[in-house]
Amino acid sequence: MIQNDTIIALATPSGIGAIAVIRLSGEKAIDIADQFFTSVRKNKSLKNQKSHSIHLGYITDKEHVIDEVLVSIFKNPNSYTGENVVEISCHGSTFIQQEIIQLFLKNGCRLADAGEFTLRAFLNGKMDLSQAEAVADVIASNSAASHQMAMQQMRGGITNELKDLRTKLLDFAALIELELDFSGEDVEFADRTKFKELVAKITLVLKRLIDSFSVGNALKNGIPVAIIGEPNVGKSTLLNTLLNEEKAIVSEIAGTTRDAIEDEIIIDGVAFRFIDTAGIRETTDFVESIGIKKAYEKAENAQLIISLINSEKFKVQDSKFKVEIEAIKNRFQHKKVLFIANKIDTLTNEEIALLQSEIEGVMLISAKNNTGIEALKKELTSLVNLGALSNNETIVTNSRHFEALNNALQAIISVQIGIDMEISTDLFSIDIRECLRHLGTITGEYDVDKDILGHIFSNFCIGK
Ligand SMILES: Nc1nc2c(c(=O)[nH]1)N(C=O)[C@@H](CNc1ccc(C(=O)N[C@@H](CCC(=O)O)C(=O)O)cc1)CN2
Ligand SMILES: Nc1nc2c(ncn2[C@@H]2O[C@H](COP(=O)(O)OP(=O)(O)OP(=O)(O)O)[C@@H](O)[C@H]2O)c(=O)[nH]1
Ligand SMILES: [Mg+2]
Repeated sequence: MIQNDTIIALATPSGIGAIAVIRLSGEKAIDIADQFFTSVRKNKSLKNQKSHSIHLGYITDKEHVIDEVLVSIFKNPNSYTGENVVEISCHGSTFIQQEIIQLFLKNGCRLADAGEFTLRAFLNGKMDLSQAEAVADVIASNSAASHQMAMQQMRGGITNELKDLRTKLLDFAALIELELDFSGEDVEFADRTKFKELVAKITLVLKRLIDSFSVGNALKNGIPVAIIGEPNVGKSTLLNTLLNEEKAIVSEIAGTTRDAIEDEIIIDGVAFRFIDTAGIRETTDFVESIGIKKAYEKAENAQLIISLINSEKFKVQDSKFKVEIEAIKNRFQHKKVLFIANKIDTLTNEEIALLQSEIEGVMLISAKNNTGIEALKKELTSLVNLGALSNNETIVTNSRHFEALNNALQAIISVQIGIDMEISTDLFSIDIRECLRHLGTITGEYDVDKDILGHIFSNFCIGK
């Protein structure tokens, strides 16, 4: 499926660099490049060079030398896109980059769309759709965790996981459909016991992959951690200390933070997104009350909650604290809530001991003095379930894959029900086909209409 137009784009970031790489792909890529390339070796043309070879020379436009460059040649089908590919490494001046690109645009190339090189790699069978999608994730990865998951997927993660099971299911589908041709003769080509085993195995694998999505999605986008508490407990101070940046306004005035403020940091290879919220209290201020409502929403949507307690106000006799802690526990029953006492620098050792005995498992920090912050970070990473990650299991991070897996699971469950109820074969053979079709959408073997492809690749950067 070689496209006949030749596309060009800058592969390196736009701007000045030591070297910039301009990439061409298409049937005529080598021919076009050759017209404007003069080798340092006499009479050397790019056309009859070996694939994966590099050549030093000049890019010239009618006697005018634009730059001294290195040109790499990749020959169809042995290239990233599977087409003829030329990479020009020029000096990284934006002027030179533009001159070279313009020269080729005037001479038979067209500017590549976002993701078009990778789209071509997919269309030419160099990778399946889920691997092509992972290329964008690899480029976007900003933590060890998101990088590991993206690399896993780019190297065929889900596809490999399901390949064997899909082939077996396909074999059964064929046998079962063959039985339909002999209906009335009561033959069974497909061994029912083995078939049941396969269906159970597929169900298990699909469930595991589906379950991995909540972790995968959080690790990819940063695990949301909401910081909540009454006004003035030091929520914004804690955010700033964690980020190591004066991101949020801090003041001794209660009710300083109105809108939620968030940013991401990487702790131990995992991205966490901390969300500072408005202090929670009874208020008649309209804007503040909106902020408080938002604080609850943020906590509701977060994966972890840091509930800050003001040590300054702590009086052991005061049962208010315990009531508040119970209220928060009740409100967020299904969330992991960390109760953390801030401003411990204002307490005596005796008061600290009392605080610890009164509030079970409380962590102690001073956001202002950076005390207890390392322990807090450790606690946060320990709360994230990294089991799948450390076992190098496939983790689903892409919502399109997640949806396809869910659909496949529904179909295989129907197959299971069909077998158990001994319904007629023709009915569950439809469900088998459904399951195969949904799995096929992940790799792009089925249902890859232009709209879906356009949507997927438009999220890429130009030049990829
Ligand atoms: N300069 C450069 N660096 C790059 C890329 C690129 O396209 N150009 N890549 C782009 O993302 C990544 C590397 N991926 C690549 C994958 C396949 C082939 C390739 O030429 N494949 C051939 C030949 C393999 C072989 O040597 O046998 C093939 O698959 O047939 C090149 C790059 C990252 N670094
Ligand atoms: N002594 C002490 N003071 C602190 C500590 N952390 C914060 N503060 C002070 O407490 C006051 C309130 O801090 P903020 O971070 O603005 O509190 P907040 O929870 O964001 O308050 P609102 O935005 O109003 O809800 C400021 O004067 C901070 O300097 C701490 O660990 N020790
Ligand atoms: Mg604040």
